[in-house]
Amino acid sequence: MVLLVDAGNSRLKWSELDAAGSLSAQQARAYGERPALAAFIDLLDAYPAVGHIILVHVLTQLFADSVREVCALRGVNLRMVHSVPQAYGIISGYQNPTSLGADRFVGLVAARRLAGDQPCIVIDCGTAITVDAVEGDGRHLGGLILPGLQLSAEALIARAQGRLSLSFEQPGIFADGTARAIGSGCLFGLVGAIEGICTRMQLAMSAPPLRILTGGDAAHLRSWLHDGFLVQPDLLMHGLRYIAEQEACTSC
Ligand SMILES: Nc1ncnc2c1ncn2[C@@H]1O[C@H](COP(=O)(O)OP(=O)(O)OP(=O)(O)O)[C@@H](O)[C@H]1O
Ligand SMILES: CC(C)(CO)[C@@H](O)C(=O)NCCC(=O)O
Ligand SMILES: [K+]
Repeated sequence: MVLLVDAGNSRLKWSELDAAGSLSAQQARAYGERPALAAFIDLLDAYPAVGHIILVHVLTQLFADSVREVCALRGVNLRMVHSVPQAYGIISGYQNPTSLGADRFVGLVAARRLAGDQPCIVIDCGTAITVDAVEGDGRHLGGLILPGLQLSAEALIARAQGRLSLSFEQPGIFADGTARAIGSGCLFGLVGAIEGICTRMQLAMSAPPLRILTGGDAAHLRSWLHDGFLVQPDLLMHGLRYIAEQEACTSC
């Protein structure tokens, strides 16, 4: 069995890929106060029979080195996915392609598979929100990075030295208290930002793009966005599956 794993800044996500190429439902675990490596080791403990792991991460070199070490000790074959100038149908739009987040690269790979020849905008609503445009021929035009929903609100509260509070309950444009004013302000701010960025990107694209939302806050943000956004919570798992298939390791 192959495990597909995405280690972000806040959460570990994973799916099982069986020999027939089917994906199990994506699961997620927040790191909380623990290091990301502890969550990864818990995952290995939960799947003692796993032979192969395809991993995309946005964490440190130390995390990557430690993951390599634990996988080697347990006899798990590890494939770490990196951003490259061109692969799996994507041509990076970055001047320095290896500096593009590997999660963004995998999201673009998956979006290309989903959209056929249609251009796409991938909006990954995680700790950060990333918005990336890709043409139907696989040319990544580039993209933007914003602080995510939770992080924007937490950063404000932290800077206010604990005087402020936060609530995402019952968002409203005329909030009647501090906690809802901050939660709703960050929410509607990001909804407007996503719509505005997409509108600007679309003007510079060859055809109307498929707009795909993913990440931990995708469903929440979708409920306030205009129509025309497709939520695909496990988009990266589909990208990792395609990469696994291309490297023919589903049966190993
Ligand atoms: N149960 C949960 N625990 C923690 N965060 C959650 C949960 N459910 C939704 N979220 C939201 O999901 C966000 C994290 O999403 P996601 O897992 O996609 O990010 P990530 O991959 O860790 O981050 P990034 O890719 O930006 O490094 C959090 O900021 C939070 O707002
Ligand atoms: C922006 C994040 C944190 C989103 O997960 C990640 O893709 C990352 O660390 N990227 C590296 C910087 C870049 O993509 O330009
Ligand atoms: K992510």
